[in-house]
Amino acid sequence: MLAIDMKDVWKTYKNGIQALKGLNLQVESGEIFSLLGPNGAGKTTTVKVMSCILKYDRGNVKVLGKELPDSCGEILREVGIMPQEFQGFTDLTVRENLEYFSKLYDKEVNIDSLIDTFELKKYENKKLRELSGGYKRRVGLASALAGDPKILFLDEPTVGLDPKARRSLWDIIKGLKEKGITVFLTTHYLDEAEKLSDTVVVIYDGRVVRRGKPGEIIDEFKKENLEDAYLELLKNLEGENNE
Ligand SMILES: Nc1ncnc2c1ncn2[C@@H]1O[C@H](COP(=O)(O)OP(=O)(O)OP(=O)(O)O)[C@@H](O)[C@H]1O
Repeated sequence: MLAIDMKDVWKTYKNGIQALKGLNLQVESGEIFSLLGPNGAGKTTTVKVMSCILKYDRGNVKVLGKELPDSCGEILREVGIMPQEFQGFTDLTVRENLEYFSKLYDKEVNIDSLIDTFELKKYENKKLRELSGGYKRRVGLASALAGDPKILFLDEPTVGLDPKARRSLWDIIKGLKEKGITVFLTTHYLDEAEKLSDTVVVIYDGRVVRRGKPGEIIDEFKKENLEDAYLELLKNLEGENNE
């Protein structure tokens, strides 16, 4: 079953910039999916459209089988979003933040189990502003899960984390997949996309230019890793654009 199905989606901002130009994108339920592309390719716009934050002009978007924007009310209860700059409520404790987010969704979520999963026990009564960046990220991810979502959107989840914190967040993300949650990542870290993703899509100038398993894209460009394959793909596209 498809968790997300976008067909021929177009979006032009008020300033005239065409951010999406007939985007087609399918995400299978229960997979870890990474959306890649250079700055300005349209990744954030895509995520905003599929998470009901932004209206699109043309095309068709279905999330969990329901058409947007008509089903946005319903869909918003089924998705969790961790924005790049998660702040939370800095004067509330970790536990209070999680309680607040779970109440927002009006779902019965076991806060203790979230605190355990994210190894936050030591910090549960500390105010968010007292935490390091890495632990704030953990709270961000835990907050996005406080509504027991079927789909989780993670925008650059590991920016600024030390290598150990990154790895531990990767393990948490893999654990979410095992629980059946569809994880949609945007990242500029190609090693992260390579290690975590079942499917990778590259967008460029508002359109999908590659889709596949990380290994398939690496093989296509006869490279050792996804980053080298991705850079080769971009080089080819930039060459085509300059012709
Ligand atoms: N609110 C906005 N108003 C006008 N133009 C916008 C707006 N948001 C994005 N754009 C433009 O739309 C295009 C796509 O932007 P978007 O933020 O979706 O790209 P991105 O792939 O997420 O980039 P990055 O990797 O830098 O975050 C860019 O040309 C950007 O300047």
